Amino acid sequence: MTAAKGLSARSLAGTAVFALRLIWAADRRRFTAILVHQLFSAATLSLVMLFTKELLGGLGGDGRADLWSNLMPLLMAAMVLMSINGAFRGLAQSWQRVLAVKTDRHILSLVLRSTMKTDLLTFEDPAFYDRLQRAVFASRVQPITLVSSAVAIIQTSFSLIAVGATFVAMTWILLPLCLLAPIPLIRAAKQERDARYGLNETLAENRRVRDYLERLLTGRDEAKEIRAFGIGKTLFDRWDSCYEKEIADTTVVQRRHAKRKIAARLAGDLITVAIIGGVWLYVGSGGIDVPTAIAALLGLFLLNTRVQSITFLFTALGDVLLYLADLRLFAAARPAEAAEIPRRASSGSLTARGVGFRYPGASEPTLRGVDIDLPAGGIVALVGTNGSGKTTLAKVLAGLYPPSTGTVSIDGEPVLEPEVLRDRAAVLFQDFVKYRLTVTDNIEFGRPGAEDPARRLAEAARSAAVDTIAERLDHGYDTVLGAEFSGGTDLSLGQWQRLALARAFYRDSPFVILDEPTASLDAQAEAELFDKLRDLFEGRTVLFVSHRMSNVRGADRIYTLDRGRIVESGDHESLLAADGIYAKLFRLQAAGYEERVTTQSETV
Ligand SMILES: Nc1ncnc2c1ncn2[C@@H]1O[C@H](COP(=O)(O)OP(=O)(O)OP(=O)(O)O)[C@@H](O)[C@H]1O
Repeated sequence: MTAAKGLSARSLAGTAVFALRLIWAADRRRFTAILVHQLFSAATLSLVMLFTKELLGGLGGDGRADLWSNLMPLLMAAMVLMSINGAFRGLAQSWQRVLAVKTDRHILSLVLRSTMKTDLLTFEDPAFYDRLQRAVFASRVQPITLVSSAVAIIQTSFSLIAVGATFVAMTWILLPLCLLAPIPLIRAAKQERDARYGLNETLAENRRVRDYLERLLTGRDEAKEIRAFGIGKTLFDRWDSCYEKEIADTTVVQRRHAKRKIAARLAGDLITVAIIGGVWLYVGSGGIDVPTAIAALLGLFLLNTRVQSITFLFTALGDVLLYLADLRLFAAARPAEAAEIPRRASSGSLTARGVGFRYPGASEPTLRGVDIDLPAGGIVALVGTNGSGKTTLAKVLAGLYPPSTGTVSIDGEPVLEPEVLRDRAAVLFQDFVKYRLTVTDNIEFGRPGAEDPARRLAEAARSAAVDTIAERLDHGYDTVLGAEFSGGTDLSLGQWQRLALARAFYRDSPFVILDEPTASLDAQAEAELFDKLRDLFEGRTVLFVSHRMSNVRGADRIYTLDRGRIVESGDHESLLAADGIYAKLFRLQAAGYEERVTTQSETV
């Protein structure tokens, strides 16, 4: 769902209120101070008009005493207000800047909080990325414009009211005429706002590709492969053509708009000339006196310059409001904060019955009618060819994806809240995250806020053999693992994998799901881990995914997944005897090893 191009006046108004609330929530004190300052400015404007009228009236009349007695208090009041106004202007600018930063933080935290609450499945939806991108854009670029435009618009509104009230006090008949002049410019600004939003919508995908290419070209991890394959220029050319498209589309929209703006400007000026003519005639017919007419025209001039100066801000604010409408949708679409996780006895068995799963937008389900039993304290292996659905099933069992059909149960009790599964499971992903933070952070992220973190950290590090890695680092567990940060360093892929494993140990949960936990480990480390798996995870229920059949043979039970279905299960011996997919995969790998060993011994 997107904020429609032609956002209705009602929802635009709702978003404007939302915007003001955001600023208000960011910093009430400064916002109020800025409002008071704008009130002063508007009052000063009003007094200048009254002063002009009185001055002219006094000069034209015959009583100088009247001039003094009427003019002086007004002059003094105007001077006092102008002085206060001047003194506060500098302050108001600094308030405005601080307010912009605070609004920035407030809006971005809204986006981040909403994103944090978003379930993993939603991340598979491209429409979500579009929404997220627009919401992030709203939060990144817009707050400063939001604050300055809102302030300018409030200022103009106050001026309008002040000048309007002064008009009414002098001669009400000129008021509608005065309101007519800025209409063409405001209309043109609205058209530009819609055109720009439309343009941003069309270019969203193009920008995402461009951003991705920028990340590739500047990323540290990608730098080696880009150089090794020499694809820098290819990627750069693609990035450049994305920009070419953006420039071409922007030029078309801006050209069209420039013509509209010139026409609107001429129309506005024509109306102003007509108003001057009207006032002239009105004075001629004796409707108003000359001082009132001059003061009114001065007011018209003051108002016009303000309105003209804010039409560009109005366009910008229009943009902001449209993006904020996206932010509003994005923030509103998130589910409420997860409820307290009901505590139950730990450990136990984990079972899946008739579990099916389909990715959003996919034509075929990835999992179909999966039945799987992880007995309490047992070690279960999941095997299958690439793309058979192993990782997907692991994510369903870990409570990261809700099954489309079927149920997952703990100790025979169906789990209705995925948070329960997430809380009970420690998952080591195939593509685990390398946190470019300290060694301690990388391990303690396994369970933030856990009790006795020092003991847990030491045990987890020992179990995953990270202690020997940390000892060799300059700052031990406090070493930052990011060569791009000062004092930082990097680890080998296998060392990173051990660190991710330590994170799983640190979590200390009843269910452990390991997706290819040794893919980057050397043969010795891998053998050690699988030899000790039972001891290391004693009392835990373990599911591990592996392509290395030699690791799998020791599992209590092995399941073979094929195109989303469990096609066989049993222990190593029974599966070999069944002579199915498992037996075929096992013999293929075993033959590969025997052949290599034979060739090597012949060579020797
Ligand atoms: N986000 C996604 N959207 C649509 N389809 C997906 C998505 N992620 C995975 N798939 C599809 O689901 C199927 C199973 O993927 P999965 O990663 O679970 O396989 P796997 O058995 O773990 O494979 P591998 O052994 O290569 O790790 C694949 O056909 C894949 O294309």
